[in-house]
Amino acid sequence: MMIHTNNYILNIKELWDDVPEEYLSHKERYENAIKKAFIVLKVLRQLHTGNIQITDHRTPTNVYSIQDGIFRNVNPLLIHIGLFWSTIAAQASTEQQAEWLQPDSSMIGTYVQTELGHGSFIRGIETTATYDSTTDEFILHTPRLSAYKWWPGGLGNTANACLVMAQLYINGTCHGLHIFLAQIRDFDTHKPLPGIKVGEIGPKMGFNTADNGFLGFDNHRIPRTNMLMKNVQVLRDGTYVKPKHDKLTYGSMLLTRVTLISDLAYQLSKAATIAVRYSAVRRQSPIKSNEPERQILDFVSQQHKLFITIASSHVYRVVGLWMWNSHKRVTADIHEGNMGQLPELHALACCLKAISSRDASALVEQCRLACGGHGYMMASNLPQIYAYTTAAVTYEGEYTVLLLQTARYLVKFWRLAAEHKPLPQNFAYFEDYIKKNFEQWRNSPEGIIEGFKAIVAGKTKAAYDTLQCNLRNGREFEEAWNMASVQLTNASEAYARSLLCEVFWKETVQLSTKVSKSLAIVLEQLAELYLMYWALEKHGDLLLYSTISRNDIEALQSRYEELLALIRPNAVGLVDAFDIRDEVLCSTLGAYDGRVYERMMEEASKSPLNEDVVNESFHKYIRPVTMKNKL
Ligand SMILES: CCCCCCCCCCCCCCCCCCCCCCCCCC(=O)SCCNC(=O)CCNC(=O)[C@H](O)C(C)(C)COP(=O)(O)OP(=O)(O)OC[C@H]1O[C@@H](n2cnc3c(N)ncnc32)[C@H](O)[C@@H]1OP(=O)(O)O
Ligand SMILES: Cc1cc2nc3c(=O)[nH]c(=O)nc-3n(C[C@H](O)[C@H](O)[C@H](O)COP(=O)(O)OP(=O)(O)OC[C@H]3O[C@@H](n4cnc5c(N)ncnc54)[C@H](O)[C@@H]3O)c2cc1C
Repeated sequence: MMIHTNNYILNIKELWDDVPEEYLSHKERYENAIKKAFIVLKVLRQLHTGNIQITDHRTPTNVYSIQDGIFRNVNPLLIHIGLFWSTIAAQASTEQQAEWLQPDSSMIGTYVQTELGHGSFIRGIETTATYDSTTDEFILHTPRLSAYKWWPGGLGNTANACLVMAQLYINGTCHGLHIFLAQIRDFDTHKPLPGIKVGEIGPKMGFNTADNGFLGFDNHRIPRTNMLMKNVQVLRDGTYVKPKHDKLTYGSMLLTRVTLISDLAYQLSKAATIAVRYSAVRRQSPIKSNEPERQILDFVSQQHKLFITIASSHVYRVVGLWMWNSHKRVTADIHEGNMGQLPELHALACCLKAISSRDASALVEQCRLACGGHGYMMASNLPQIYAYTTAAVTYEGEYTVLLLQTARYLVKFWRLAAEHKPLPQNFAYFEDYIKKNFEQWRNSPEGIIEGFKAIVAGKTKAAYDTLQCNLRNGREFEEAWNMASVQLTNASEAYARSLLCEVFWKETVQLSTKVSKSLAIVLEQLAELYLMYWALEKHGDLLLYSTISRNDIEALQSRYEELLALIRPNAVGLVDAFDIRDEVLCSTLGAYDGRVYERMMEEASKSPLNEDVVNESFHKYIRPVTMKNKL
């Protein structure tokens, strides 16, 4: 069957709510979401098997973005589709993949790593998988309360199988963390298997339809062949065959960190669409007293809040794709046995995931604030986008923890520079900084990129010097590192910003040669705006570490304000170009037709509190008090 993705999915009536989700109970929300999840899964399976084919130019990404509107919250199968299958595809042997990756598989899975007691420090995970050579099985066990798995999406009620991260023991020797496939519920009755304690963890700030769960194992046995064995093996006699790199087991986290950058770009484009369209409709006070009230988008301070959100969405889209291509390249190398590029990819993914999630949540919140009181309404959809986005600062590697991973990488190169050893080309600027080969400041995108590199060098140097000073004062390395950790994270943050600026500018300049002249001008304005915005935000750092002067900063400020004025006429066009349908945007403030007040009133009329003219609570609680007072 040939389908048009949008029309096909939008016409499935059961996918769209009559009652807004906010009015449902926790349980009803889940049940509503799971009903929809399986309708969507069926469509995805049909796409996969070729039973249906997309006739429009879009890809599965389109299905992904449409589902954002269908669920408003989160698809309970997000981890099943996004992490469970991809981990099997990346970490299971060819034979295991042939057995498990069947399109009609009964398995609904999740990725089970975090425990009550440990999330960031995964070496501290306490769940054990002990090999029993007499039966050729692993015994999965939860030794204590802190070892209970806690958080995995879809684990609470939906999943009947999972990939478990556990400490592998063979003949009393611990070989560290490995991934195991375990069935946890009966495929037919869905009852937990003997030795499995599983449930849902309760309401959260967002992700409330994701049925995040807990899980404990009581000496639960699985076949030896259920350990994911592409990179590492346990043989029948208990022989342990080591992986080529001991962090290959962490590959799913790396991949998800990379894909998240694009997801966050998409969340930013939704928030920008809502806030910019609303700002074009909303009028509040004249600018000159004798004029009519102006669109709030005409206030330059409003443009300052919003245009950076549009630009950042483009940044993360471009950088997300750039990282995706790097990931593909490095994975191909790893298949050939070459691990050389893995540390760099990990370092980039860590700081870019950290900064993209932090930027995205701050900018979504900025968009909400830019919509005044109406942005606070759930019907604006901005609170839900914020709750979804801010979770990404924590999951898949907490912000600070990831920045500290990148800092290890920076410090290594600084050490080489300090010892005058050869550096890779992309860190040659460390040497320039040490030799005080400072370029004369240029108030241009290229100049700003150089300036940001000087900040990275200056901050890495400061952190490194502190580290060395702590060591000289007799501290052990780990303690010295902890004492320098604020400066180390600052250096990583600066590194991420310099990468974002450089990649975005270079890719935009390249893209500009391939599109119409008028489009190229707008794209370059957006890229320049991004660089100017951050140069002004970080002008203190630029003063400290580059050759910028006060006059240069004033000139940057003027150019920035000029760019706001240049972008203003295209602002609505730019968010329309994100091409997000009303059904996906789910916002009274951001719909394409601009009927903001009408939609707000229509949504308010859905409130159950408007069902009765006089709510029964009046008779029960209010009247007895107010009437008594009157007497
Ligand atoms: C969907 C529909 C689709 C439709 C289809 C269409 C699709 C189309 C899609 C299109 C749109 C896109 C949509 C996408 C949607 C996605 C949405 C997803 C939502 C997700 C929802 C939520 C998911 C949430 C899931 C989770 O949250 S799951 C849990 C995550 N948990 C963490 O992330 C723990 C963090 N902690 C650590 O990662 C470790 O703990 C620790 C800190 C590294 C220390 O690790 P440790 O072992 O202690 O290491 P150290 O000893 O410190 O050594 C450190 C040494 O190792 C090295 N190294 C550490 N790592 C690694 C590594 N990887 N690789 C290489 N090396 C590494 C390091 O360079 C250092 O090297 P050195 O400097 O020594 O040379
Ligand atoms: C919505 C959501 C969905 C999730 N889904 C899943 C899932 O599907 N599967 C799964 O396995 N897990 C999942 N998680 C868990 C998630 O991966 C962890 O919460 C995350 O990795 C952070 O770990 P933590 O909660 O233990 O935080 P902690 O590590 O306890 O962090 C608390 C604080 O301590 C600081 N800190 C910790 N270690 C250090 C350090 N070494 N140096 C400096 N500071 C440090 C952190 O910066 C932070 O400020 C999910 C979490 C959320 C919120």
